[in-house]
Amino acid sequence: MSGADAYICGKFRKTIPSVKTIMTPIVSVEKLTKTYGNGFEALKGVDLAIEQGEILALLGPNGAGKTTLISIVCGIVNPSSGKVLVGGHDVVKDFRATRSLIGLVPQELTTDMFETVWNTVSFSRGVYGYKPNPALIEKVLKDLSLWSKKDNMLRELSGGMKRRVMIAKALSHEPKVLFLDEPTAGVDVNLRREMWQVVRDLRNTGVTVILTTHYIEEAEEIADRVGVINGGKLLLLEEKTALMKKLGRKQLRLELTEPLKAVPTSLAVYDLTLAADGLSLLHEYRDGEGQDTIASLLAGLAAENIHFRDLSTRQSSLEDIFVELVGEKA
Ligand SMILES: Nc1ncnc2c1ncn2[C@@H]1O[C@H](COP(=O)(O)OP(=O)(O)OP(=O)(O)O)[C@@H](O)[C@H]1O
Repeated sequence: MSGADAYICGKFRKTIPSVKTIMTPIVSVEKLTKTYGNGFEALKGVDLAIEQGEILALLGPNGAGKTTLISIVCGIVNPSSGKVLVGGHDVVKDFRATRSLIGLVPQELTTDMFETVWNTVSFSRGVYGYKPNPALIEKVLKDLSLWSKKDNMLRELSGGMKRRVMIAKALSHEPKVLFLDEPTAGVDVNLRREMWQVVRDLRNTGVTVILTTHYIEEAEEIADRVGVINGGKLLLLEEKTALMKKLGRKQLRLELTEPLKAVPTSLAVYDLTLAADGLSLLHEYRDGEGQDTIASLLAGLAAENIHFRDLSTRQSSLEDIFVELVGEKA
C-alpha cells in the first residue's frame, strides 16, 4: 500500500514499516550547487538521501540555503549543477512527474482570503490536473480538524486553522513527500504543539515530511533525522538520537558548602571549572563516558576534605550542539 493509499483508507493509520526497513530514498540529492544570477553561491555541493516515511528537519541560520534547497527539489528553482531525483524521477527532466509527488507548504499564506476552505482545497487538486475527488478532500479536511469550517471563508479562520488549510492544499493531490517551510514560525506554544501532532500523524500515514525550522526544540521534538545547513553546505545529517548521543555533553555541578580559593592540584586531571565565587565546581564530560570518572572525582573531593551540599547534572540540548557547530543560534 502506498503512502497515498494509506492516507485515503485510514484515519492516519500506522501502516508504514519503520524507516530503517526501507532502503530506496524517496528524494536523492547529489552534488547540488546553486549560484544565483547575481553570482551568489547559495548551495555549494549538497548530498542528501531522504528515506520514505521519515521526518527530516533541516536546521540552519538565516540565509543558510534551506529554502533554495527545498525550492530546487520542488522544481521552483533550477539547480546550477548536480542531480535531484524524487521517486526516481529527475526534477529538471521530468518536472511533472516529480511535482505531482510533492506537496509544498510555503512560509507565507498564499491564498484567497474570501474563498471557502472547501473550494480552496478542491481547487488546489485541480491545479495538479487531478480529477475532483470530494471523498478525498473530505478525508483531508476531517484529518486536519477542518471539516466543521469547510464552508467558512479563510479570513474567518484562526491563524492555526489557516496554516492547516495550507497543509490541506498541499495534501489535496496525495503527495508522497511533503515540504513544510518554517511550519510554526511566529505561532504560539499551543499551536506549535498542535502542528507537531499533525506532522507526526502525517508521517504515520507514510508521507515523508521535510521541514525547515529555526526552532531547535521543533527538531528535537519531532524529527527522526536532523540536517544542519550553513553557508550552502550540509554540515551534518544524522539520526537525532544518535546525534544527541555522539555530540551531547553532560555537565556535573557541585554546590560547595565552603568557598574554595583554587582547584587542588590533585584534582587537576578532572578539568574542573571553579565559579568566580568559589562556591560551585563544574565538570563536563561526554554522554556515556562519565560514570567511573565521577566516582573517582567524588572520592578525590572527599580526600581533599571538600564537601558539597548539592549536586546536579545537565544534558546538553540540540541547541548547544547546533551553536557549537554553526557558531550561532538557528
Ligand atoms: N533569487 C535570489 N538571488 C540572489 N540571491 C538569493 C536569491 N534567493 C536567495 N538568495 C540568497 O541565497 C542565500 C540562501 O537563501 P535561502 O532563502 O535559501 O536561505 P534560508 O536558509 O532559507 O534562510 P531563511 O531561514 O532566512 O529563510 C541567502 O544569502 C539569500 O540572500
